[in-house]
Amino acid sequence: MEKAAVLVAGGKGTRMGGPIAKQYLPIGGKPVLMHTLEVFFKVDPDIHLILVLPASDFALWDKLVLDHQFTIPHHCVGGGNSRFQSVKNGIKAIPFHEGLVAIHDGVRPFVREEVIEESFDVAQRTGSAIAVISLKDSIRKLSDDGKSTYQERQYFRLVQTPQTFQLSKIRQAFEVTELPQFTDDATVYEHQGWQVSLIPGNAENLKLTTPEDMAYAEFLLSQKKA
Ligand SMILES: Nc1ccn([C@@H]2O[C@H](COP(=O)(O)OP(=O)(O)OP(=O)(O)O)[C@@H](O)[C@H]2O)c(=O)n1
Ligand SMILES: C[C@](O)(CO)[C@H](O)COP(=O)(O)O
Repeated sequence: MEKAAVLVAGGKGTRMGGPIAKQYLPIGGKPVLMHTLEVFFKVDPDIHLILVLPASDFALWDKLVLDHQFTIPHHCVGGGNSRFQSVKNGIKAIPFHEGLVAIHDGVRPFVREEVIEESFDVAQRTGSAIAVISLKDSIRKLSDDGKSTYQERQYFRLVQTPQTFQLSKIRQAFEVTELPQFTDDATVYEHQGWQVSLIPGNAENLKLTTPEDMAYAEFLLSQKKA
């Protein structure tokens, strides 16, 4: 079965701030995206890796690849104005029709290899596999009148990536008009009336979003190497 991974990194990193977008910031001296590409390559050196970047960053990325002597084969594709559009561009660039695709945020470099492997296994059997984790904190639901109510946290999950799919199904799913609820790929898939399969993600697989996440990322990397 052919496998692809679409790593989306077409965003601006507004919440992180700073002059360089978060996907290129170094952790352990190496850009975030290189760590993410390495995990997928370790899982399967034959995987077809698609990296979605703002087209205006291609030259920057080429320079980083040279500077870091980065040799993992990958194909760069221009992103869109939203994550949905970037994923769509990435999926279009996959050079085969039948197979599986893991869609993953480029800014989640701490995804575990076992999570990726399980996502491919489950997606092959069921059509989809969405990495999720349980909540550790209590949660409350806010209402417009300023009140809040207790919620039973066992009925909720935090959604991560990878979100892995049979390629023919996710290609069909992305042939729709973008809707506000499409914050991830699972929502696009289930818009077709198909149910998604959930798999356990890993707690360290955070989405690097705000400046304090970078210090935590350095810590996670040091733990990984120890
Ligand atoms: N037009 C976009 C927007 C987002 N992404 C990617 O989707 C992932 C999750 O998005 P998020 O963390 O929100 O990234 P940004 O949009 O870059 O961040 P911000 O919202 O703070 O600007 C990131 O890897 C981001 O690069 C993308 O490929 N194309
Ligand atoms: C896809 C995602 O990372 C799953 O948690 C998330 O939905 C992206 O949301 P963002 O607000 O665009 O970061």
